[in-house]
Amino acid sequence: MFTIRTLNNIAPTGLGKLSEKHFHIDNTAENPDGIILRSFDMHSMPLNDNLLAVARAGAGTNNVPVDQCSRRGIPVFNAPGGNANAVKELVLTGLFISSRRIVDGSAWVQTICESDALEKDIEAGKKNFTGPEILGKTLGVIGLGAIGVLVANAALDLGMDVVGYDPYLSLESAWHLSPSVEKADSIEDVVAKSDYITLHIPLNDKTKHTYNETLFSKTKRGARLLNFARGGLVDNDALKEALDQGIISRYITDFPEKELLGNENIIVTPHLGASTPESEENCAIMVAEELRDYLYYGNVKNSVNFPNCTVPYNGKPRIAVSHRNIVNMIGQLGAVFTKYSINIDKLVNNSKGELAYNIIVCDSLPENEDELIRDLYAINSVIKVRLLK
Ligand SMILES: NC(=O)c1ccc[n+]([C@@H]2O[C@H](COP(=O)([O-])OP(=O)(O)OC[C@H]3O[C@@H](n4cnc5c(N)ncnc54)[C@H](O)[C@@H]3O)[C@@H](O)[C@H]2O)c1
Ligand SMILES: O=C(O)[C@H](O)COP(=O)(O)O
Repeated sequence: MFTIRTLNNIAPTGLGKLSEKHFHIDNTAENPDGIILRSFDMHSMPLNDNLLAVARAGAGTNNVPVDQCSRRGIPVFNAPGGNANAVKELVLTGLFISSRRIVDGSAWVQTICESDALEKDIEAGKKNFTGPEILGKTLGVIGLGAIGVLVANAALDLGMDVVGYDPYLSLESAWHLSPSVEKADSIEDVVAKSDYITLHIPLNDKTKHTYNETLFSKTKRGARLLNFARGGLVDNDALKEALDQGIISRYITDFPEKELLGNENIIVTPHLGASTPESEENCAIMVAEELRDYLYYGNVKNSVNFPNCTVPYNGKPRIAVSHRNIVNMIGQLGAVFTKYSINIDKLVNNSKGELAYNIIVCDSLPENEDELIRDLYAINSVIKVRLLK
């Protein structure tokens, strides 16, 4: 029986993938084997010693202490693409409300609704809410992953020119991206030619304040900036200066911060990107299945810190070992299996960055299993060993 702690509301269809026979779901468990969360900030929370895995029912994992998890041999799973359509639809909404003054206009109508001359007042006042069409304008897309690709392709369908930038473009994205998207060589190139700019990159140490004073100084005058990725990607002081100078005409963000409120050229939504029943279910189902497959079989799919590694279950016991990605680890692991006369049925070893992960399927196990596990742990650079039978 595995105990799973939930740190946010997780769609019941997802949790339903974790059968009651094998999983106990508890939102107060002190020593869970697995954690499922959405945006809960885990950074200030201690990780219990027996924790095996963390599953983020969404895309961004900046709320999870991923480095600490890696050091402890804990995979962090997420749901790549699970909420991408929901975000794309909100970004398109953002594109329109950044252009046409729909939000201010409808708020104004409410203020004059008691007027006796409503129709006359509306016709006189509507000139204050004019805004340009997006047809034929240029959209710059920074980050062409699951969301960026959908946004770029949809904007082409709406008659925009699209220029994209992603120095780490994946094969998957390249397959789906329309060839009509112009590929920029630099972020500066994108912001210099775009009337609308949308951010779709993760927040991490390298991307914090990507949009800073220097980048604003290179931005096309009057551009509209959309941020449905993370607040920390934009330096708010530099943004406010850019708004004052007219470099940015409107900023639309899904990440409310006090200093952004009360400015008529900033529209803030309450982190609604993934808040659709469809994406909440998609993400919950994806991560529940990933977690289940890891806890049962050691298989890894869609982890941000562990390599993909899947060996179909064939009824034989298996040992999962994570270790630092350095030379001669397979040799040392093999020597331990030889010592216990274990015939290896299958061994898969994959690596990601500084971490490597193995699933070793065994024909049989020795009687002194605990000693075998101790010997595996005794190999320098081994991080975690799990016996699954
Ligand atoms: N508003 C919301 O509710 C909401 C919902 C989902 C995701 N998000 C945010 O959007 C981000 C992107 O989501 P996704 O599903 O597209 O993720 P993704 O991993 O599929 O795509 C991210 C892309 O950014 C690229 N990238 C990384 N660093 C870059 C840089 N410096 N310059 C240009 N490109 C860079 C990567 O190569 C990748 O292609 C998430 O990390 C998350 O923070 C927000
Ligand atoms: O990174 C994500 O997936 C989004 O920011 C969605 O966050 P949420 O699951 O808390 O809505």
